[in-house]
Amino acid sequence: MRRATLYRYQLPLVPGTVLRDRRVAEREGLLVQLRHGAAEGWGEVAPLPGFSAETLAEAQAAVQAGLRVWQAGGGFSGSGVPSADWGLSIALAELTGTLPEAADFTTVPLCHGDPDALFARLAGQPLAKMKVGLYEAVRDGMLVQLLLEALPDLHLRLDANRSWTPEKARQFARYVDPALRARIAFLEEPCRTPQASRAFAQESGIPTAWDESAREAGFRVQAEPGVTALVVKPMLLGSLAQVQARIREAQAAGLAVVISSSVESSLGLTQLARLAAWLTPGSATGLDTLSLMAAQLVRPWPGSALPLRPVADLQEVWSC
Ligand SMILES: O=C(O)CCC(=O)C1=CC=C[C@@H](O)[C@@H]1C(=O)O
Ligand SMILES: [Mg+2]
Repeated sequence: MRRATLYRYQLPLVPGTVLRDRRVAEREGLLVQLRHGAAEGWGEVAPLPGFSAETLAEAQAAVQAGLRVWQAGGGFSGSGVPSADWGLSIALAELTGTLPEAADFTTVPLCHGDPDALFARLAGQPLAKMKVGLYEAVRDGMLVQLLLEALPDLHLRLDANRSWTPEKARQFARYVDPALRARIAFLEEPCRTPQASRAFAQESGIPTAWDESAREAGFRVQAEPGVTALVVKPMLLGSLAQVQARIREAQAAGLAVVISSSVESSLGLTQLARLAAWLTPGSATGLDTLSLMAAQLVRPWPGSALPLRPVADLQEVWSC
């Protein structure tokens, strides 16, 4: 007998959390629980406001339609709603044992805050990710220069979320010594258009990684000068099969693939750590977003001191 249950969650985010120019106070989503005989599988469905095209209500409707088909003995057929397809397909992969248990919990620290706190946090780290583009480009360039100069073992991943005009990007680069730029592993989406980002990468020697561009219609994974990596956020992309296909294409084109968070709960993040160990071994993940939350959900992330909310605390919203 097949059974499916949907739970709704709300997790407070630390005050001041900003996602694409907006302050966000809490993260909302659904957990899917599938049961078939003694087997169980979980998945998370949590469209990310400002990044996902669908609302949570639309995702819930798509998941329920998929679950009704599955419960009646059918297979998984994608709905085209990325968060619904990801959550349902990963729950099925867990149920059937397709998603291996082994996980890679070492992730690249995501850094915010004032420069002094950053120095203390990054001393001894080989690799860290820093947001740029939130303040003046010149300030970002000076901070990157300071960090790379002061911490000679540090490499950086940067992310501008498409904030810069070509001129702003040049202002940033002007403040980073050409000799230090080799320690910038990549800069995600420096400019407002992919064409401008490509041109900036070639002009500055700072490699680009695609994130937002990879979710646009017409995007093709390909080897191109100045582009070194592809960021994959499964919650924004779609089913496990779509995620696997995207990773395979990128690897075949010689791009590094970084499995990255869409600010999932600890349950979703631990599944992404398992996905990374399975499909992108050796590529450091971008999953350091649990510290934005006030609690963990159902499954703990190893080493996190945040309180864990058990299934019993969740609100059941639907079952079949
Ligand atoms: O990729 C990482 O290292 C962490 C996740 C991360 O940076 C992001 C997650 C979700 C939305 C954005 O704020 C941001 C990104 O743009 O990649
Ligand atoms: Mg990004």
